[in-house]
Amino acid sequence: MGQRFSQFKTFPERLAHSFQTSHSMLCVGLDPDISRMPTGYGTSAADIERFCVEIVKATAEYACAFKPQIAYFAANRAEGALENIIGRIHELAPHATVVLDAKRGDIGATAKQYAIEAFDRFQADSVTLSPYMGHDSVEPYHAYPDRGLFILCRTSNPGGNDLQFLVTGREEPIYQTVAKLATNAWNPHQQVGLVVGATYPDEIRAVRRLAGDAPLLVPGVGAQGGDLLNTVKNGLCSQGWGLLINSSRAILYASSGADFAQAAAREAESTRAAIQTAKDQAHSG
Ligand SMILES: O=C(O)c1cc(=O)[nH]c(=O)n1[C@@H]1O[C@H](COP(=O)(O)O)[C@@H](O)[C@H]1O
Repeated sequence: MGQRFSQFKTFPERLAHSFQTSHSMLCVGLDPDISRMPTGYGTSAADIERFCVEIVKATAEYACAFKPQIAYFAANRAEGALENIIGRIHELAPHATVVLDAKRGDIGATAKQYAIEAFDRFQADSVTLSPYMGHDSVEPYHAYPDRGLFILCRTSNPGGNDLQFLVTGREEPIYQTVAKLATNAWNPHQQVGLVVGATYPDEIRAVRRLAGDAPLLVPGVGAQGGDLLNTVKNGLCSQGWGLLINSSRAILYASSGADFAQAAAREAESTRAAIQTAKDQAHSG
């Protein structure tokens, strides 16, 4: 981010710029799986970088955000490629918010290092975090008040039920306690958003009620079969935005042939259009 968004002092301002410039709530996920590289690409860090940059070029005009998932890079000794890719996103899609999907969470001293990793090393605009270790595991990120923190709340996977639905002493499921704590007590700079899966649109409604206009990162459309229409209906903020709707595999692997970038562009364009249609329906109904 650095110079790039220096006119914006807060994360909500930066995100509003991404939404308004792109006219999109689509977040393109960068999850480069080396077993699914397209024709003409090997599995080296250089190949991963080249593949992701082609996807960024092809989809930039349809996306408000890009979300690289760090495990796909670290597993293949490609963190350097990830740094380069984020640098290229800043050049090729200067409007786009970069979400580093790292799902970090640790004691304060270690969290401080994770914050340096996300924001100084990788120059991400925002990062995903686990709430499990509580307020002091989030505090070190407040040293970067203009960056976003997306805290796992109601995740898209079936196992999310194991813990997130347990009823707390406040007589509500844990995910609702997370939504309240994260967007209030853990949020002195209004930089906190929540992760809520498109596979659970009823919970998106509940979270939106509890979280005011906080941005929601919503994975689970596309490959996980989430419900786009109800996600949008239930999740829009009072400004009519507020959702980063992520799709990774459905876009990245729309084709495994030499036309993968064109196929990715078509998939991104149609996902953005489907989001817009859902938004229009939400406003009319
Ligand atoms: O934090 C996330 O991004 C995340 C949270 C969640 O609840 N579910 C979820 O799928 N994700 C991530 O979102 C992406 C979903 O990828 P696709 O299912 O291929 O669109 C992956 O990078 C997941 O790690």
